[in-house]
Amino acid sequence: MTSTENATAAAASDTAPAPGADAVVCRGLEYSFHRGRGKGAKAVDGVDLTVRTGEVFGLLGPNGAGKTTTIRAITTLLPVPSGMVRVFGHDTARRQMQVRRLLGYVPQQLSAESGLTGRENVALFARVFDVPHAERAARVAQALAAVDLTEAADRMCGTYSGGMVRRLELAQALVSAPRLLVLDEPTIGLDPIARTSVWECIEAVRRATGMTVLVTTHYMDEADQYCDRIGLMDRGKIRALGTPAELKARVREQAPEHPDPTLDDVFRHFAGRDLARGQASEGDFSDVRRTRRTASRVG
Ligand SMILES: Nc1ncnc2c1ncn2[C@@H]1O[C@H](COP(=O)(O)OP(=O)(O)OP(=O)(O)O)[C@@H](O)[C@H]1O
Repeated sequence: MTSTENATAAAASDTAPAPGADAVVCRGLEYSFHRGRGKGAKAVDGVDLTVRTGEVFGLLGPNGAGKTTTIRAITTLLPVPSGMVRVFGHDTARRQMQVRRLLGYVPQQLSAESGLTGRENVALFARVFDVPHAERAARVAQALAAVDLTEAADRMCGTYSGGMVRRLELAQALVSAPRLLVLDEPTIGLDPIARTSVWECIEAVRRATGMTVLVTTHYMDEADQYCDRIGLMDRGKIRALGTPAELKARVREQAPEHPDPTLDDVFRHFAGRDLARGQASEGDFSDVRRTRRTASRVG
């Protein structure tokens, strides 16, 4: 092997998932936002969870539950002051760059630029994520095709509907061929048809690539239909974890007054309160921007 081949092989093994490793492991994860001089309340309070390789895992909970803070720690965007997070066996505190190379992340905040075309937006991400120059055009076209935006690829993104913007953001995250796709409320504010089209894209990509998906949502029906396993989160803690069927079975056992529980009943049972539902409308680019403005405080 030449020294260049050695270096390339070393870099590849450096970012390769450890054999048999789970996609994400969090143990005792805590995070507090400082308020004034003192420490604020814990946004994340001792979270233990495992996302298995190849599954769609949903972190489900109401606004303020701590979902975004948890995934920002997993994606290395927040430090882990207490506890441990591993992504494919790599400790996020010590191997930040290796972890980042394995991830695609779609934040709640708008990440598409309205003054660029869809193709230009995805090409920008391909450059940022160091997709080799010779492969870039093909990989951008592939990512756009995966989210059904080939025809609209050369239109300004500012003319896209809300659902198309979300699918474009998926393409931006997919262009680097990540092993773990992390999506923060990917369907918030969309109508049911647009929500379904976003989920169909996620499903199709997962089937084609075997990639692991970690998604936050507060839509029970989506979690029930599309997630293999769910972590119910409330007030910084995971209140219950399992497949939708397992969680419902536990409620049936523990609360016989619910012989046929929905996930809403499951949440109420484990968290002791209702999960508020979000607003739904298809909207346009500026609606998406407005909907996600609440999340900008996290940035
Ligand atoms: N930058 C910040 N500064 C101070 N407090 C914050 C900040 N970001 C989040 N928080 C607080 O941390 C807690 C958890 O917020 P987080 O955004 O993780 O919840 P969430 O479940 O993702 O809800 P949402 O869907 O509304 O973002 C909330 O009480 C929130 O107000």
